[in-house]
Order: sequence, then C-alpha cells, then structure tokens
Amino acid sequence: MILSEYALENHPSVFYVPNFVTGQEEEYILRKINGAPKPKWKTLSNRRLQVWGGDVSANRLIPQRLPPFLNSFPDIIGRLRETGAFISSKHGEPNHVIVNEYLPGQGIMPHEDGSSYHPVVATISLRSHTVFNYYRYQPQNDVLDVSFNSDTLEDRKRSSSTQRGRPVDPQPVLSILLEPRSLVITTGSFYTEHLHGIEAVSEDVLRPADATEGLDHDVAGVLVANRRQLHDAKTKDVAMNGGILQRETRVSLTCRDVERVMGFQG
Ligand SMILES: O=C(O)CCC(=O)C(=O)O
Ligand SMILES: [Fe+2]
Repeated sequence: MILSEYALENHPSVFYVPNFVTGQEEEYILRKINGAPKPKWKTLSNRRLQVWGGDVSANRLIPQRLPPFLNSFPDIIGRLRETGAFISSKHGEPNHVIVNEYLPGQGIMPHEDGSSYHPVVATISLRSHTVFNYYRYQPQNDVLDVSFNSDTLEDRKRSSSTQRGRPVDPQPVLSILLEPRSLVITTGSFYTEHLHGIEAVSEDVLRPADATEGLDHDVAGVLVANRRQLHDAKTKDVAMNGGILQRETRVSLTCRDVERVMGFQG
C-alpha cells in the first residue's frame, strides 16, 4: 500500500483509506468489543470507551498486552505498521488503542491528543459514518467564547486537552467524512497545531460541492474534503450533490504510539 496515494487533496498530511477492514473483520471486531467484560467500558457524558494496551499516566504507558482482535486476527496493528505512517515513531506501530462508541447524537468536543503520543493518529471507523472536523485556535488577538465545548470536566481530563483558555475558532478548517471500515491517518500540523472533534448530531447535512464555487454562502451544510475519495456510491453522491446522512451507532479505534513505556506488567 502506498500511503501517499491516499492523501487528501490540498492536505498532504491527512490520509483517507476506504475499506481498510473488510465487512467480516468489522463484524468480528465489533463482536469482540461487545463481548468484553462490562467493567472494561468507561462511560462518559457523551459516549463510552474501552482502553486497550494499558493506561497512560504522566506521559508514560503502563503496558498491557493487546488482544488478538487487534494484533492477530485481524492484524490491525501490523496493517497499520505496513502503511509506513508510524515509521518515525519509537515502536514503528501503535501500542495503544482507544475504542469509542458514539450513539447517534453523540460526539466529542474539539481537543488535542497531546504529547503522550507520537504525533500520528490512525482512526478506524466501524458500523456508521461520521463527519470528523479539524479546528484551529483563534489568532491570539481575537476574542471569542470557548463555551461551545460541551463535554464534562471528566471528559476533558481523559486524553483530551485544549490549551487552557485559548479560544477555538468554531468554524472547522477541514471536515472529512469517515465511512464505515475506513481508516484516517492524521499527521503533521493537523496533529500538532489543530484540534479535532465530532459534532454531537444525529444526522449530517452535506452541501453540494458546486454551491461553494459561487457566492452562495446561504447554502447549509458541510463540504467534506475527501468527497472524491469516498467508496460507497450513495455516500459519495450525497457528498458531491448535497443531502443528509443519518448516523447509526459508530465504534472507532483510535490507534497511537505512546513512546515512553514503563516495565511490562504482563
Ligand atoms: O472517535 C474518533 O474518531 C475520535 C476519537 C478521539 O479523538 C480520541 O479518542 O482522542
Ligand atoms: Fe482525539
């Protein structure tokens, strides 16, 4: 696989790969996630999650073995290594995976993933599409309310952080549509200088691609930057010509490399 072939038009440090896992693999992984012991789930205000690979504390991983559904069948970790995206990270592949589950209407506030991780993140989407947004901080002199961040403090303390008090521009700089079974890889300034998040909505309104070329600012909806790279014909049609996509329950795998690892705990 040649990763550069999957770079977004105009944004060469973000890669979108449709069908990174097959439908059968998707079903298998979802069965394993749903079969995990109940205490494995952590419930937050606006989604629930599982952490695999160990806990991160003070920028270090207290490692635990990854389960076979991530590194054996299917070998997600090996496949991510082969993309080459993690070539300059310490372990050459992710050692940490967060499973997030979002019901329709749930999302994640704009945040940065922070310095515990090598600045590359690979995210696999299962079952439902979503629209994933990148945001920038306001230029220093602008003043704007930050209160559109609606998650709880607990949520904010987890892996997410925004630079305290720095106002965020609520208008995304980039939006991409993540299809079920796809992979998105974020590197470069989109990791180090931007925030990312998912709006807490139950449907996504997409605007026709040609509407932005005129001066038609009144057309509602988002224009997704990867519209020409989408796999599913119906989804692509909506992304090109406008329309509404209903969200289902989405499960995502956020895969990263924690470079500092403490002694193995088994
Ligand atoms: O679910 C996603 O795609 C994003 C999750 C995320 O940003 C995180 O866990 O840090
Ligand atoms: Fe994140």
